[in-house]
Amino acid sequence: MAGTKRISVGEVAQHCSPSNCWVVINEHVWDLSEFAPKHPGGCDAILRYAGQEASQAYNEVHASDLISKALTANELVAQDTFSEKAWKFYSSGATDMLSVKANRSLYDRNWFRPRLLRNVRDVSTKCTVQGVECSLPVIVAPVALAKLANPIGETGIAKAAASRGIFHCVPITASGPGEDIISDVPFPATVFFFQLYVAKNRAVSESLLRRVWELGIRTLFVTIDAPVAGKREADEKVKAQEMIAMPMTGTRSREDGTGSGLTRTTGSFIDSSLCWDDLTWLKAQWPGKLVIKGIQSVEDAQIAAEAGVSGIVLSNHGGRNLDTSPPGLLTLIELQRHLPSILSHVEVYVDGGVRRGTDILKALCLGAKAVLVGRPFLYSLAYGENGPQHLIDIFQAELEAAMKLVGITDLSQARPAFVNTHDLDHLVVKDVRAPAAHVIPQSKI
Ligand code: HEM
Ligand SMILES: Cc1cc2nc3c(=O)[nH]c(=O)nc-3n(C[C@H](O)[C@H](O)[C@H](O)COP(=O)(O)O)c2cc1C
Repeated sequence: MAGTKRISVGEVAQHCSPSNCWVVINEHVWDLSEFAPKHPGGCDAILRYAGQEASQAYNEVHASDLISKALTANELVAQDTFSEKAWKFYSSGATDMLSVKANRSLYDRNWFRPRLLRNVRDVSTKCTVQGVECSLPVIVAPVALAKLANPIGETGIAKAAASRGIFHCVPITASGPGEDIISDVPFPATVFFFQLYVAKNRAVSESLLRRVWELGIRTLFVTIDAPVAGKREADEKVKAQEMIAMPMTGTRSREDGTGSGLTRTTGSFIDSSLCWDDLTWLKAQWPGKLVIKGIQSVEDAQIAAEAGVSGIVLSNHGGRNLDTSPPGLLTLIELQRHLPSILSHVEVYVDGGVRRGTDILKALCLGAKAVLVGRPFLYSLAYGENGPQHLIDIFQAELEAAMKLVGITDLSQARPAFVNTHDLDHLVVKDVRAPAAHVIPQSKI
């Protein structure tokens, strides 16, 4: 555990409503606001203890470790172990958090259409991402400053991902230099991707890309959905106890008159003038594979595909930038409706709110090649070195079970016909301006 923070009874008592529901179970504080409506034993069984001690009610019907097993990393044990600043930085989203909530809830509105009696005794979750085999279609999303959760930070996640055979996308915003993160990991650098924000000073980005290439990393994710940092109120309101640095961006946190938002104060290096024309420059700097992260419309997906990128990530940045920007899942359904052919031309990944094996399977059935998972990996660090591994194991077990229950034994069998998206179909735009057929646009869209 990354140190335990003590929370007073009085503080717990203030979180006593359905939307803000903390309970104490066996001496740990849990924020069950999101879980209560999904509780198999009914929402009321939990809400009646909101803001209170609930150990007796819980222990009478549940094994003591059920809650940590069921909510490990998917939920909030992190909250009583992380510093308040870390917690607010990780969990916050833009303004009213509507995109954060929608990222989760849209998965819950798709229903499977299982096909049965299909001999599902042996199942494989293996697949390829950018031509390299992995054990699970889950990529660790680039998430900043993992050392705020635990001193093992990004290295802890990297080791777990590599040992379990999944990819880790190391962010430019990591708490240590890329060299430190991957040098301790006894696996080839090809299991890593690197995520770049293009800097105002292009020479700085060029030199960083050379370093990344020398490390042996061959796939670059360029994030395009953050020309400016989102307004994350929870993060802004909490002062950092100490100065926080990002070695690869060269920026540091600071208190200013507006608040102490970590992304805002450390993100000042990002070039907000970046545009599609700059892909030519980017490709000249990076001889490897290029993936664009942050696509939110079929039009931009097509522009990226025509520009010859190797992959796109449908993402609203975990709901952290533009509130009411579309969940990646909705953009995926938009692609299915308006440009399904793109799914066989570039690898399409999806992120935002993926928390269960069933979520992964739904995304794959709808055409995604893999999903990215962000916050759960940060939260899993509350359990130390074993946390990220355990999280991957849970995803593995849940995906295998979901595949068997839906009636497939290999991910290549995942098809749209296994998912009923009817409840979301009306949310997809009806008409899109037909993107140019073959031309790479030369101007900003
Ligand atoms: C505040 C107290 C409680 C907490 C925190 C809690 C938490 C949980 C958790 C974490 C799960 C597992 C969910 C999963 O696997 O996804 C669960 C399942 C369940 N809970 Fe509760 N629970 C509480 C009280 C109760 C009470 C009082 C009842 C019944 C009177 C109840 C009935 C059930 C049932 C039937 C299930 C599904 C079967 C099972 O896994 O045992 N729970 N609960
Ligand atoms: C604390 C935090 C920091 C993040 N930092 C970055 C980053 O530096 N670069 C980036 O491209 N995305 C960043 N993201 C977005 C993630 O890559 C990913 O899109 C998002 O977390 C997926 O949603 P999820 O957290 O619901 O899984 C960050 C997300 C979080 C939660």
